Amino acid sequence: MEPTLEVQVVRLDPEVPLPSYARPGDAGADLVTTVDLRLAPGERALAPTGLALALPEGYVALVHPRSGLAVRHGLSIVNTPGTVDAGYRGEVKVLLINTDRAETIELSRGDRVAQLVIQRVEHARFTETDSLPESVRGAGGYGSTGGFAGA
Ligand SMILES: O=c1ccn([C@H]2C[C@H](O)[C@@H](COP(=O)(O)OP(=O)(O)OP(=O)(O)O)O2)c(=O)[nH]1
Ligand SMILES: [Mg+2]
Repeated sequence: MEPTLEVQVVRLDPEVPLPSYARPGDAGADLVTTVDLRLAPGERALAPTGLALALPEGYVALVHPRSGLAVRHGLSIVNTPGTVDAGYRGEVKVLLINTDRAETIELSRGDRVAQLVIQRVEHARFTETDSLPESVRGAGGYGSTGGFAGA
């Protein structure tokens, strides 16, 4: 897939590669940690990525976990997906958490720990009203449609 958006990146750590898509058509560009990390079960840590971005207005970068590390080691992200605002110029960081009950996770500088998904966003004009238009769902939620096969 040809890139359709230019995003300026500053490498705060000159050894860190620019974010890159591992395969054509991938939604997420991988991010690395610039520090070694040791996460005990249940422990969290803010991993620096060595990158700062200037997203164009009207876009957001979402910091998603990588499923391989999640399934193999239980590595996740506390605030998944993390939100990188278009106006943010600081270092992008990843709030990692070890969800495994027993095993410590060891990560090395340069390991790919998350992926950045860039999306367009709308800014809503929130207009107050006394009543909302009817819908089929109405106020039903939280399992209101039943289990599988609609049971
Ligand atoms: O996973 C993340 C989440 C956030 N950020 C940075 C970019 C984002 O623009 C800023 C603020 O994030 P957020 O709005 O989620 O945090 P907040 O707790 O609402 O802080 P603030 O009051 O600064 O908005 O922190 C990251 O680098 N990684
Ligand atoms: Mg905020």
